[in-house]
Amino acid sequence: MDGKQKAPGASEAPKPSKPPKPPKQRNPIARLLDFAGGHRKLTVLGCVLSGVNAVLSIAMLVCVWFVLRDLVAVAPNWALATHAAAYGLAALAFALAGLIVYFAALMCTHLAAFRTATNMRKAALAHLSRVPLGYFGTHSTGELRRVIEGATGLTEGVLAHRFPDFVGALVTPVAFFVVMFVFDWVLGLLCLVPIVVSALCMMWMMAGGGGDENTNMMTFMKNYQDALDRMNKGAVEYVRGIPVVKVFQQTVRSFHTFRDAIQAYVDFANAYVRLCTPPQVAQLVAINATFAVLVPAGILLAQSAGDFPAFLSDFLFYVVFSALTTMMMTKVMYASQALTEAQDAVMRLEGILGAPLMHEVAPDRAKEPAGNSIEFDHVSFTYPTADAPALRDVTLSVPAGATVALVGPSGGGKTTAASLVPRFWDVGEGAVRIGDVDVRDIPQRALMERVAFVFQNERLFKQSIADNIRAARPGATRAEVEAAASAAQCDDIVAKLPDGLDTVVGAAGVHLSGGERQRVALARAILKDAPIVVLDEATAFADPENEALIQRALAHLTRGKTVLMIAHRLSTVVGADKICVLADGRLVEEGAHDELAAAGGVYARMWEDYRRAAAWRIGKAEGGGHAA
Ligand SMILES: Nc1ncnc2c1ncn2[C@@H]1O[C@H](COP(=O)(O)OP(=O)(O)OP(=O)(O)O)[C@@H](O)[C@H]1O
Repeated sequence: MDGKQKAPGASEAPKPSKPPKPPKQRNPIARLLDFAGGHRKLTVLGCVLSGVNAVLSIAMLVCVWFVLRDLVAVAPNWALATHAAAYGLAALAFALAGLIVYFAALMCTHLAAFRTATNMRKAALAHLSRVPLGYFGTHSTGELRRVIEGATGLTEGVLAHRFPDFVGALVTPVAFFVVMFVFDWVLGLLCLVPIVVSALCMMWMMAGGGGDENTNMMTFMKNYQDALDRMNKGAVEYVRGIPVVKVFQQTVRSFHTFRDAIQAYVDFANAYVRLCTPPQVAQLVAINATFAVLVPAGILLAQSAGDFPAFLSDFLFYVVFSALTTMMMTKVMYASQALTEAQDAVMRLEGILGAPLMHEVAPDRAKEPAGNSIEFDHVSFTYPTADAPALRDVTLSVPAGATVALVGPSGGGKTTAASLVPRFWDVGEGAVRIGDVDVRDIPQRALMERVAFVFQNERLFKQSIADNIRAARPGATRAEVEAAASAAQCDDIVAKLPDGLDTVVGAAGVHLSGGERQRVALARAILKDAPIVVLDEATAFADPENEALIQRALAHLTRGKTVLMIAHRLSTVVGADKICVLADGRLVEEGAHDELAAAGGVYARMWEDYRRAAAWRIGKAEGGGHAA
């Protein structure tokens, strides 16, 4: 048992796949567009069209200005303004064309955004379907859902709206300045000053005020999102723990993690405001200072202007339309923020996509188990998030058709050992074999068909009881489902429900107790009729009536099967073919009950404690509270 020899066959067994090497840091937009696939072109087209729309809008404004200039030049003899009508029509045509082009741009970006978000969801779900089942024990479904929904929701917003708006907002000032320089380069240059100052302020903001690597906006956003996540998790824990808080008359302050998470979030939010305020204020002041630059300059230039009415109409054009650039620069600022958020969302999604995959054997290397025995061969295992191994060099065997019980102190490694058989996790060292074949060499589907497992707190779907049972074998007939329910002692549950087996679990007023849920889960396992059963015997907390029913259901489920059972109460293991005692991740004893009870080791002490506890209960019942 203590020998440290290399497990036979372990060298051939493929190692679980390692997380992929972190890819070279790429532009977040490029990473987003990777998910767009063939629809990437639509995003590009949408952005180009948004840019075209910006140019058309400027052309329309220029035409409007031409109309005004013509009218001012001939005032009050309007009839002399011969070009005004043509410019007016041109303005209308540009406006219409702009509308159509913008509509087409949004169509393209929306189509691409929906497709990208769908592909992101698909990629995440496809990846999650291939990670080891144990991954879901350490990553709650709520957390995963939040990351996926958050990332895809943000992506939709960014690609459908912010991205084309960003391009349009960038093209507008550029086109505008071209026009301004063509008409009057001095005024054009003056309009450019606040824009350049504003752009510099924006760069200052993105660099986190100081440009330091640790305070740049991206790092800051990540830390901020982490703080938000911690606070959300703390809130969920708090809500879950409200009954305990109430019973023990505690306050929110007793939830240190939640309180600390809130404090950390507040600190980050304050730091965020402190970090962004100076550059943002400077940026807004600069962008709105166009008039402060233009008006004094206009007064100076007016004095040297030959044709004052012509100068005035030109000047008005610059004053009125430079406000448009201000608006566009503000849009650019908000769009950049959205891009930073999207980048963070993509990084979080990539966190899921980077989770190590469970290795699936290649079809040509797949092997068929020769029988239904289970063997642990020098197995060691450490949880991905833990430092110390949960199992150390464990070697044990369950012959085909035998029942082996895993017992031992809490935290000894029983659940971990059981979860390696259906490959919730893959071993770190050694091998788990079924019918002499490494479980990693058995195709996942074949393994799942061979092993049924029932763990504590089995979840039921919000479906009818019949469908919950049928989940084990979707092709099962109604009669087979009824027989499984009956064998799992579910008759009393079915009888009291309004629609019998067709009652939807979790629907209004339909709640099953823990023991009842476990019996439905057992019916599911009975229907599956797999030759190997791995189960967590969890009747410890059931009431006596439920316990008797569960024991009967278990007897039915395990008849003629190879059984690896985690036993919490020693009364259930007395009849097992073999008892394996796990303590601190090691197999410390194994043998039949009588042997171990007489050996004076860990099991003998546990058995003695168990007998004393049972006797105490009887004594208390009969003797008014005295230990027997
Ligand atoms: N998901 C996990 N991540 C990290 N460590 C874990 C995880 N699950 C269990 N462990 C650790 O692995 C060790 C073995 O735990 P395991 O649940 O297998 O013990 P157990 O014998 O089944 O305990 P119990 O009888 O209380 O259910 C413990 O130290 C536990 O803290």
